[in-house]
Amino acid sequence: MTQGGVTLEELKKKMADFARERDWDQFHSPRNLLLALVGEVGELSEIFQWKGEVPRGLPEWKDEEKQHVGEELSDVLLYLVRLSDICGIDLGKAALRKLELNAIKYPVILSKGSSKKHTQINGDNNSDGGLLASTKNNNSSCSCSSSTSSDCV
Ligand SMILES: Nc1ccn([C@H]2C[C@H](O)[C@@H](COP(=O)(O)OP(=O)(O)OP(=O)(O)O)O2)c(=O)n1
Repeated sequence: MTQGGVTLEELKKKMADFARERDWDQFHSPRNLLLALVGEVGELSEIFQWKGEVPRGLPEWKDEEKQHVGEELSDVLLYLVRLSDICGIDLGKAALRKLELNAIKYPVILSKGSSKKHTQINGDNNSDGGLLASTKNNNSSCSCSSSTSSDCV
């Protein structure tokens, strides 16, 4: 990847090495990793708990507090990357696809300056005119009308 940057692929490999060296593959099941991920989200939330709204960039926070935020964010990311790997999901690819779906769901012209859920934009349940369902349902062998591929028969 670029100078100073890191790719999801690198993190995936490092997590796989970390687990293999410790003989921890046996513990890194989908369910265990999901629970660990949720636990770390809880630890991250704890830092912000009771502080009320805080400005972007956390300007008034001490260095050690910001470092703590970085550690908990990293735990969340690392477990997410590991969970995706163990589930056989290409996270980068899935996230790029999801961004495309989001853009269809929230067209700029309807969403600019509004935090409304897509089901409330336009006052109907299908602000994209069915485009999202057909994009999600891009399994050519599927002829059902569901918007989730898991419903395909
Ligand atoms: N079975 C495990 C245990 C830990 N880790 C890695 C991934 C996380 O980045 C980090 C989590 O370690 P801890 O469970 O010790 O959690 P914390 O680092 O948050 O420490 P603490 O809970 O003491 O704050 O270590 C892992 O991959 N698999």
